[in-house]
Amino acid sequence: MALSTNGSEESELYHAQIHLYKHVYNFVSSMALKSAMELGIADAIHNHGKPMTLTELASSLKLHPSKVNILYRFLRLLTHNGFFVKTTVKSNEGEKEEDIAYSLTPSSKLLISGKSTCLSSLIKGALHPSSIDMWSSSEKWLKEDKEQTLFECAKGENYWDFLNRDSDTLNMFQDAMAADSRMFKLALKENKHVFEGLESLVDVAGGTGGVTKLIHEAFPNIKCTVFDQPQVVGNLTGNENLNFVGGDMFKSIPPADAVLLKWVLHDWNDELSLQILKNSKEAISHKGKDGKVIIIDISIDETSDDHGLTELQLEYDLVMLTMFLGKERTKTEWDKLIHDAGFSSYKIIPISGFKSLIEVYP
Ligand SMILES: C[S@@+](CC[C@H](N)C(=O)[O-])C[C@H]1O[C@@H](n2cnc3c(N)ncnc32)[C@H](O)[C@@H]1O
Ligand SMILES: O=C1c2ccc(O)cc2O[C@@H](O)[C@@H]1c1ccc(O)cc1
Repeated sequence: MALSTNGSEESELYHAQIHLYKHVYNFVSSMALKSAMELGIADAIHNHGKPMTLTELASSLKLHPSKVNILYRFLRLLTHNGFFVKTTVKSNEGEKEEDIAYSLTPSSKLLISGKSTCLSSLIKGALHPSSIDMWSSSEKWLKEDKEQTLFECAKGENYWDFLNRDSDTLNMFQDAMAADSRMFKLALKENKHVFEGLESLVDVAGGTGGVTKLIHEAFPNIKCTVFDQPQVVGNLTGNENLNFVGGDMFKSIPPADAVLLKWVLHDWNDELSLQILKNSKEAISHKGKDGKVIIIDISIDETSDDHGLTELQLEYDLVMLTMFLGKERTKTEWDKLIHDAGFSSYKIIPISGFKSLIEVYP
């Protein structure tokens, strides 16, 4: 390579190297976050009630004294990544000496256990070895002529069967979904009009009812049904207006004024999503033009200038592809799917940063 006089070629090369290395080592940031969650760093700082020094934190976490400096190195990366902030505190009352102390940021507050906004179970499930290990089979998967997920290629069974094999794995998944659903509270407050006037609603593939419980709280008069696989809802009990029903959404869906599909259609390819939407249309058919389907999922806007947000949406797309042969859809893909299912119109309302609420009308 010729040497340039202004160094721009070298500069481009070094930038390219940094860009590439950054993507190679992104997993370290994910794993450091997982370690912070497992150690309970956010809980320790939260319970302390004020910024916490490294020594206080190490002692509260019951780390071996030889690991204090290692904790510092984790905190340094996590602080750089926006999970903690460093402040200074007086070492001793009345003395001049100062110590570094750590406090929480809005992102690490999402790791405080017991709070309705705690997302620790999502980190636990999404970064579980079962979701990560499969990636070592990606070359084999891409070169073989078999219509199966990367997960199945790596593990020999599909993800739904894997989930249903033991209750710990199923609970881990359902806990993660319920945690994500609790975050819907704010979006519900801002979009009350979507649910006003409904007499009944069925939350299809609604898991353990995370979203429905919020809707039931805000609209106690709506007759809510959480519809999911019998092994998910079989042991759950509700009340007069909150009901759990087991069944198969590919066969039929209980009738209601509105069908809710949160984080469901992205698990399935277009053919199976079309089947779910057609069954949803049938479930609201008794309401004529007054029924509706409410979809909560990602709608990718490839023209968005929010690079980080689009990156997250495209990452989710690959997770859905590799685990379920599902997909995150662009606005154009939603338009086609909704019209192919026989609906006449729809409205996309962006909610919670990276997801959208799509109101679909017959
Ligand atoms: C990604 S989770 C979404 C759960 C919930 N909607 C939420 O957002 O928290 C997908 C759900 O689909 C359910 N599911 C899968 N196949 C189903 C079927 N054939 N009929 C009904 N539910 C099904 C799973 O049990 C799981 O709870
Ligand atoms: O975040 C996860 C997710 C979200 C929505 C969905 O429909 C499926 C999902 O599966 C994974 O992509 C990921 C997850 C995997 C396992 C687990 O226990 C929790 C989350």
